[in-house]
Amino acid sequence: MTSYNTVCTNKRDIAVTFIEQLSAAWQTQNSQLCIGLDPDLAKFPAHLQGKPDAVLTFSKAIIDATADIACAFKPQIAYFAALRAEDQLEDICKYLRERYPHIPIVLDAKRGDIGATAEQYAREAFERYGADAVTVNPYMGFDSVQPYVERKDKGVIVLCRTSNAGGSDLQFLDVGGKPLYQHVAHLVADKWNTSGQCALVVGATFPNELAQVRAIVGDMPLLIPGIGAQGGDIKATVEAGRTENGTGMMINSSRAILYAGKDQNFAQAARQVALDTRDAINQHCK
Ligand SMILES: O=C(O)c1cc(=O)[nH]c(=O)n1[C@@H]1O[C@H](COP(=O)(O)O)[C@@H](O)[C@H]1O
Repeated sequence: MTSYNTVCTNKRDIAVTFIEQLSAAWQTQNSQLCIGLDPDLAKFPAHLQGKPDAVLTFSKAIIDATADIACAFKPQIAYFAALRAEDQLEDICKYLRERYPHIPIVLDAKRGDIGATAEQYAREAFERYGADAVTVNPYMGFDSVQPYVERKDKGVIVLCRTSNAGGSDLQFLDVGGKPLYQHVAHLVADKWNTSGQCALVVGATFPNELAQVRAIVGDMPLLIPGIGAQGGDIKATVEAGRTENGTGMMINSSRAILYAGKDQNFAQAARQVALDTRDAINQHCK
């Protein structure tokens, strides 16, 4: 297939931490679009169906077609685990690290467990897969997040106000006069972020809450899923989520990009949707 990218020869050690890497990617890629890698065999084009390495082939094609317009790639671990394709996820992460070292890998795992177990999950994310950042669930408190923040070079992206409707069941509960999601935002910004490596997940489906979180956390990066297949409005999302200098966001889209095309040209179709999405985001950043 067509390669849309020149291979970056700069090594990751130029940008040492996840936050530095992300900030550099916002500039060099001119993008705040995070592309989610959520492989679903049923949605793959026919010519890849039944192939043993279909997940790897599909993912590499999407990556090569979009790597010049993405600020991050976010593989969702459940999609790989359900297919017994963790080895292909390892290969995808290796491919990203070697070929596109300037683009951060966000492993979407939403882990949360007691400290000793969290240590193993952290090793899985950072050593097995070589991720630059991982999504974590704050529900079990700081000791469950500590093994991740101990890796000061890595990003720790804490669920705050998730994009799903059911998120309101807990995240809107009143905690000392404010909703729980705002409490989480304060907790992370004021206490957990001692090494400046934290970020928060806030859904694009809730721009009002997104604006509230931005007001609480200043320039902290936000991972913002919910545009594309979930219907979040890009203009409202960007206006609510951008920092004063117009950055600060990893706005994620997965299915709308991955499955834009259904035939041999699926990667080109994905690129076109990704380009349109990146441009729509940029249009409202200033
Ligand atoms: O942490 C996430 O990435 C996440 C948080 C959230 O609140 N909502 C949400 O949709 N996600 C993830 O973002 C991706 C959204 O996929 P699409 O709806 O296909 O764009 C999926 O991998 C979700 O698991």
